[in-house]
Order: sequence, then C-alpha cells, then structure tokens
Amino acid sequence: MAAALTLSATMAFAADGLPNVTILATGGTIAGTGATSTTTVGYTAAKVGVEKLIEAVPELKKVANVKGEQVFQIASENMTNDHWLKLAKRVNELLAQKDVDGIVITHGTDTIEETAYFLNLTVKSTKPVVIVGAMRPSTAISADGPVNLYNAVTLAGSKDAVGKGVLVALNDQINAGRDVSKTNTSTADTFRTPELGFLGYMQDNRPHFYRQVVRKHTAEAEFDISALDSLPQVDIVYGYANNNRTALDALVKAGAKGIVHAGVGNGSLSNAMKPGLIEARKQGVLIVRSSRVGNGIVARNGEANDDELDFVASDSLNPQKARILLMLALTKTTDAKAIQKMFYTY
Ligand SMILES: NC(=O)CC[C@H](N)C(=O)O
Repeated sequence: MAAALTLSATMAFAADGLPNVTILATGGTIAGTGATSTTTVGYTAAKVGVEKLIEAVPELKKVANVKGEQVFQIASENMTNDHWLKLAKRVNELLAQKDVDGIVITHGTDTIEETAYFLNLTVKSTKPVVIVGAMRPSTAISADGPVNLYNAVTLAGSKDAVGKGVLVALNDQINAGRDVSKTNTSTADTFRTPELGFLGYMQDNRPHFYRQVVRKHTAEAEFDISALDSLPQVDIVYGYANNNRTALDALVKAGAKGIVHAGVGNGSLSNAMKPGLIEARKQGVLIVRSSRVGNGIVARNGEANDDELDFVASDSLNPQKARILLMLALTKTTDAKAIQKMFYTY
C-alpha cells in the first residue's frame, strides 16, 4: 500500500515540468489585515481570500502550477474537530487525484501544531502536505506571509518532501508536524522543535533535509476518518500547585470519553487530582498522563503506576497533541494497553 502510494506520487511529479500544488486556505494571520503597515498586534485575522494570497506572490508561478481553494476562513483558535474532519477529507480527495502532487494549507498559527498532527495521522498519501502561516498580517511592513507561502509551495512541490509526513514550514525552517510547537506568542521564529530539532531549511528555492521522523504517519497510520462525522470527546485538565479536581469532574460529567492530564514535571498527579482520575477510569474514561513541561518523555509507570491504574503515558507528545492521538485511538479501541502501544507508535 505504502509502496504503491510512493510510486504514484513519484510518477505524478515526473509527468510535467512543474508540480501541481493546491493551496487550501483556512484563515489566520497570513490572511490578516491591520489598520496600518505598522500594526502587528490588534489586527484582524482571516480576511484575505486565497486568490489574493496567491496574487500577492507572483513568484509562485515559477515553482508550481498553483490552484487555490478557500476551505474555511477562521482564526485558528476557533478550529474544531469538525473543521479537521472536513480538511482531512478534502486533502485525501485531492491527493488521490493524479493531477495533484502536493498540498499547502494556509492556517492561523495558534493551532497549526494540532492541525499538523491530526493530518499527520489521517492523511492517506505520501505526497507532501505542508502547513504554513504567518506572524505578521498581510498589510504589515516585512510581512512574513509571502515568503512563507513561497517556501511552502516550493516544499509541497518537491520530491524531497514525499513520505516525510505532514510538515510545517515557516521562517525558512521545515519542522515535523508531529513534534513542532508554537513557542513564542508573537515572534516570527516561534515554530520550533526545541529538543528533537527541526528537519531542514528552505533555501535557494529548494528544501535541504537533514533528518526525518521515525514514528509512523500518513500512509502508514491506521486511522481512517473517511466515514466519520464526529470524534470522541477528549479534554485536557491542567496540573499546577494547589490544583483540585473540580474541572476534571465537570468534564467527566459532561461526557468526556478521554482525559489528557497535563501534569507538572514528568506527568505527576497531585493527591487532590489522582482520586478523580482513578474514579473517571473506573467509569470507562481513558486517562493519558502528559506534561505541561512541553519537552521530554512522560515515562510509563514513572510518576504513577500506569499498569495498576490502567492509565496511558503520553511518551513525548505534549497535551494538545496527546489529545488528538487519544481521540483517534478511541475511534479504534477503548483498551488502554492498545492505546499505550499507539502512543509508542505515532
Ligand atoms: N499568527 C497567527 O496566525 C495568529 C492569529 C490567530 N490567533 C490564529 O491563530 O488564526
């Protein structure tokens, strides 16, 4: 299956001088407008349509045959599971076509890392999928959107990006959708993979790759959203000094099927929170221990006896990414041991 997909992706690339890249626009700052050229905070996101984004970068024509589609027009803090299902289905439809070589998704930066990981697990193709955004609105001095879009289209049209999983490309760097995070509220170099490292650079009209993710993704992933119109409810509970179980209990009462605990340190559970998590698990709610630290491994049977409690350790996924894997895992099984395996696979 994966070999056939690789072959078809390669053949499509060879069919024409320029690759065919579709840009799916979803909103964000890259499509934002401010009152003046110096407005870089307090602008309005998700205003400019995809055709205007493309027109603003005439250089795109030199690197790809570009088509644009406005999938939705939102600030990415409003991204929902429904948006993800719609987007993943559209990406899969397009990538199944022989005349589409790669996809670029323009996106608000706040939840890029979540959409990237969701697609990394649900896209059924090895063809390149690149998510891009901007930190300055389109009207700003030195707007970063145009160069980021140019690099993203170049990357999505490159054979070097085939089979690398969903990529996030901003600020001349290529990051893996699995590992990347927004690390600064406002600077242009916000997207980083601090401990594991980014994959390569965009320079001189081409990608330069130095590493790749070994965890399974895209064509090799077992998740199939093609027949789904909703995902199981999974929520996040935060760990902090003097915390309590009030929010946890409310989420469980509201019907959460899974809870990701963004614990302190190595996924530690306070004496105030732990009994609530144990009760929730007894009621059938899946519990994943992650960490608010944002880097490192949450070790199974480390800060809690996961074997005894039937909990899952998040491995290296941060809470917002662990939430996505748990939702998708719950579409396949409710067995905590099987879900733990998925956390070591993806
Ligand atoms: N830089 C941005 O894209 C942030 C704008 C907005 N909050 C969003 O995520 O869509």
